[in-house]
Amino acid sequence: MTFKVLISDPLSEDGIKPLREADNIQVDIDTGLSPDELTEKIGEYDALLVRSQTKVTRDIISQASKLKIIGRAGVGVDNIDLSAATEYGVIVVNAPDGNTNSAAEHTVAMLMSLARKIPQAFLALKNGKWDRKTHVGVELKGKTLGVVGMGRIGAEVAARAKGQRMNVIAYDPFLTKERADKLGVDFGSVEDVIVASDFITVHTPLIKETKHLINKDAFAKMKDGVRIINCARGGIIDEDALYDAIKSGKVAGAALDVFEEEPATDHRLLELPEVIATPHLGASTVEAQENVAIDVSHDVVRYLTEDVAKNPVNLPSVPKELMNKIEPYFHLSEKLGTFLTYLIPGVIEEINISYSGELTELEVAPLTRNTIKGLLKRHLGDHVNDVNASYLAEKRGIQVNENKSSTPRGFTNLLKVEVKTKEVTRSIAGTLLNGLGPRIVQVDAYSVDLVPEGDLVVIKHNDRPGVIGKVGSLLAERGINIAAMQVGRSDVGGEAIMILTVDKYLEDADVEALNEFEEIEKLTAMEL
Ligand SMILES: NC(=O)C1=CN([C@@H]2O[C@H](COP(=O)(O)OP(=O)(O)OC[C@H]3O[C@@H](n4cnc5c(N)ncnc54)[C@H](O)[C@@H]3O)[C@@H](O)[C@H]2O)C=CC1
Ligand SMILES: O=C(O)C(=O)COP(=O)(O)O
Repeated sequence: MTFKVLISDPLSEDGIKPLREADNIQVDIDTGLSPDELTEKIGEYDALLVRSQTKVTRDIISQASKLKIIGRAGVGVDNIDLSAATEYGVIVVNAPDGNTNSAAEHTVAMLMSLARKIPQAFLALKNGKWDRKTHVGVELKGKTLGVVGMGRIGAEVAARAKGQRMNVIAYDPFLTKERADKLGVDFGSVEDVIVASDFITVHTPLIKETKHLINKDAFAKMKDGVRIINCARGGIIDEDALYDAIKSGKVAGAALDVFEEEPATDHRLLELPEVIATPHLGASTVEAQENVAIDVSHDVVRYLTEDVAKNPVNLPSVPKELMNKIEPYFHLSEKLGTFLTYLIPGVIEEINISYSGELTELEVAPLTRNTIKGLLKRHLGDHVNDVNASYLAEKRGIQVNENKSSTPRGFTNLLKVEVKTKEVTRSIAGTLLNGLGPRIVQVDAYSVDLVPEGDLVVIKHNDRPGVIGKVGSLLAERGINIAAMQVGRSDVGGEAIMILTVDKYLEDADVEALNEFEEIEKLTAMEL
């Protein structure tokens, strides 16, 4: 099978080597597509690779019937509709580390250019003006830099600012005193940072909480003559409020690499002499572009061929060490879910998944997602996957509970799944037998020993002599071979269960014929 990958923004050719070198991947590069053109084209592709230009909207994702993965060769994913991607089961991966250094260096370049008015002076000189009066700057030494967002880039900028003998004060909801001390910076609330700083630089993602984080009220609290730098995302700073604050003289200057609407060629902020700007160049270095393209290409290859990704954005990442430990349980967890779908009539209201034994020591969320996938896939179709399984369950109002409990005797690990509908509660449990693989060991109250594979027939019947023989003979008459059989009963002569592994899926006529036996209460044919 060949996977088709579309690259719709300019990516480093050296960086996409992992894609070019993969045997089963065809790479198409088509940059500058209009939204309509991309919508029309996307249906053919298994993967889409973008930077910040391509807006991957819900409309585009909804037309992407084959799409499995969107790779963002960079950090910010605000150009991708993550909810839509999750809903449609499309994983989004980014390259969080590859451009940190370049973005930090660009921020420092902007900070220094802003302080010394280098772009303005250069422009004047280009226009033949040797003007040494207008372009008097300020020193950085001894000034305070406020950093809002001390993640990867914020921390790198802070370290470089200290090299310029600046004092640094930072705010980040995850910045602890210990970390601040280690980085040699002061820390406080956003307000503390805003009030204390001569220069303010923002390094947060653009999310609901950070939209217009630096607004009219914030500018009012700042020092007179403050200078602002935004090399993160347009929209973190309210551009209208910034314009007014520059016009009023409150803000002495601003250095902007990003804008609320890009490209921003015709922006009123660009008319102000106090504003210097670059066209979103923070990550535009040879090194950063190669790094991010390599990282994201590797993840696309990995996901398309092995179903694992290192940097997922809309799915918690599973460390390799944990993956190695839980991987053997994947087959079991999905099959337990699928098995139960055959046993329950009606609408699932609650799923209880309990883990015992060795499993209690592991992070089991990936197995829970996989079990839910098994429970939903038979009815909702193949688009159900690990990315959207929990979302789809939640959307259907299904309550999912996960717990860890002590292991029943005889098992070193046990995974039990109980499903409740308005009418019934059914349960099933499975284990991983050392060297023998997955086994279903319990169906409701009955103990069994069953390989969760192939065509099965589950028969609830009354425990009377001859039933097993009658079923066996009827199937033999119809040319259906029984490969394995399990029987269990509550008590002698009471309710009993028979599970057959057969070589061929039972047709409706076979099921009807078996149902003629009065001892049979319920018969379910299933395909695992
Ligand atoms: N101009 C450019 O070309 C580039 C821009 N960027 C942008 O830079 C930004 C930061 O990137 P990284 O440092 O790699 O991300 P990161 O995830 O390492 O850091 C972001 C930090 O912001 C913090 N944060 C979240 N909400 C906050 C709030 N309300 N107030 C204060 N802090 C908050 C987070 O806790 C986190 O520590 C992103 O928006 C990214 O898109 C990144 C690379 C290049
Ligand atoms: O990585 C990021 O968040 C960036 O903003 C870089 O954007 P770009 O890939 O250069 O369009």
